[in-house]
Formats: sequence, structure tokens, C-alpha cells
Amino acid sequence: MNESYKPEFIELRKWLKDRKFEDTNLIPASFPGTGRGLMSRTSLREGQVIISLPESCLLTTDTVIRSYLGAYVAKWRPPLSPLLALCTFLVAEKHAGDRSPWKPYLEILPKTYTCPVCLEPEVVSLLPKPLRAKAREQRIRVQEFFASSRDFCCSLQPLFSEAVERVFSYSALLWAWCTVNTRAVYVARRRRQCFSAEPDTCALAPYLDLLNHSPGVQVKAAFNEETRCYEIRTSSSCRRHEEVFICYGPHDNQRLLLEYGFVAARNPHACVYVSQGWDCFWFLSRG
Ligand SMILES: C[S@@+](CC[C@H](N)C(=O)[O-])C[C@H]1O[C@@H](n2cnc3c(N)ncnc32)[C@H](O)[C@@H]1O
Repeated sequence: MNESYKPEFIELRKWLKDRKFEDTNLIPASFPGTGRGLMSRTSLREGQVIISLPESCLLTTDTVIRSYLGAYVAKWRPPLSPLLALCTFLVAEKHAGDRSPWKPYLEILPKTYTCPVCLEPEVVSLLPKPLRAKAREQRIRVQEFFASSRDFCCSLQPLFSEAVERVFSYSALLWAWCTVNTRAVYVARRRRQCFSAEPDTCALAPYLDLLNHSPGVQVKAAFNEETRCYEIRTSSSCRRHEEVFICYGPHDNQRLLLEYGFVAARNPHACVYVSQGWDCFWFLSRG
């Protein structure tokens, strides 16, 4: 069902137009099975560029450095990770509400996520054992990420009238972490002294990040240095008024659930994980 009439999408389209995004063959819609995604307005040919998003629409660590957070990031030692810089910016902009220039984008982001780190422990306990172990590792990673943010977030107090512990709470940083993890595209950037050595490769790409995954399609997606746009070219054709998919990678369903919070039907990369030790012995000896 077409969703382009919804006020949040009308605002987002205006915002994108102001940033030189030229219209597109794609419109937001909701689909049975995959939920919100993008639908083709016309039929799409193999090899066609389906979306081309100008650099000015991308949210990257450059955006953070140019913002009011830039001076705080630049002087922080040891240098901040690029991921923490992005997440801090997302939380601060979300907190700014109507004052944020990113508001039209923030408004269409999910309020909650379904990655295992966001699930209640009773739900995680129902997952298969190998996935449970991965979910535990993910939770620890996010908890460590949160702990590593504390001192830097405290240094931002002069920017907020409210206590920073409330602004940069665990749930706010978890939301930002999931936003980056489930939606960012890959755009490599050179290392800068103000950031730690972790790869600086995540960019949030408003509107383009409404594209859902299908393991059965092939696309070429990259930042084009000549046009200065992030472009996606499809290798599959698509009929008018169908959902347009991209492929997030050759991921099995465990990886999709961990990283993106969903599983794909008819996934050719699906596989079964077998635990080492007695479970495995029991399974094999019965086989
Ligand atoms: C980049 S976003 C795509 C747009 C997203 N559906 C939305 O409404 O904002 C990635 C998220 O979309 C959902 N998603 C992507 N592909 C999917 C699929 N094939 N089936 C179900 N959900 C999917 C998952 O929640 C995933 O974390």
C-alpha cells in the first residue's frame, strides 16, 4: 500500500529536494511479509540506477565533525570511535526535536528494533543455542560500547540543559546503535586523527535506507566519486508497483536476525548451526 501521502514522507521528500535529491522511481509503501519498503513507480530495467542520493543527504562522521559536537570530538583523548561519534550525534539530534535539521529523517526511523540485543531475556532464551550465544556476545558488545561512551557524553554537559545521563541513556544509545547497525551503507573514508583506528565506513542514507533485503537480487551500490552521490544500480528488472529490493549480503538467517532483526523466507544461504559437545554427539549418534 502506497505510503507517500503520509505527512512524514511528504516532509522527508521536501527535505531531500532541498538537498538536491532528484526524484526517483521509488515511493514508500508497505508490503505484506516485508513491512515498510520502497515500491517502483515504473518498471525498472536491468542495469538502471534506481536511486542516487547526493552526498549532502548522507549522515557521516563528516556531518558530526561539522556540527556543534565537532569541537568536543576533536579534543577528546583517546580519540572516539567513528561509531560512537555517529551514535552520539543521532541521540543529540533526536533530543533536539523540532530544532534538529535532521528531523524529517529522524521522524521516519523506527522507534524500536528487533535485533536480539533489544529482545527480552525470556525471548532470547527461546532462540537456538548457537544463536543465544551470539546474542549474548552482541549484548556484551553493546554494553561495552555504552560504558565507553560515558566520559565523552559527560563532557557534552555544557550543550544540554538536561542531565547528560538522561539524554545519553542506555536505551537512547542502544536505539542509535541499532539504527546504524541495521541501516548504514558502506562508504569508506580516510582515517582522521580525531577518530580511533576503527574503520570509518558507515553512512546513514535517508530514504535509500527504506530498501528491504532479498537474497535473490543483485545490485551494485557505491559512492560515485564523480557524481558525489551514493548510487544503487540494479542487476535485476522489476515490474511497476512491485517492491524493489537490494541485497544486504550473502547472509544466512542467523546473521540476518543478529544484525538486522529479521529472517528471510526462501533464503538460499540458510544453514543449520550445530553445537559442539554433547548436543552434537547426541544428534549424530541418533542420526
Ligand atoms: C535498511 S532498513 C529497510 C527499511 C525498513 N523496512 C524500514 O521500514 O525502515 C532494514 C530493516 O528492514 C527490515 N527488513 C529488511 N528486509 C526485510 C525482509 N526481507 N523481510 C522483513 N524485514 C526486512 C528489517 O527490520 C531491517 O532491520
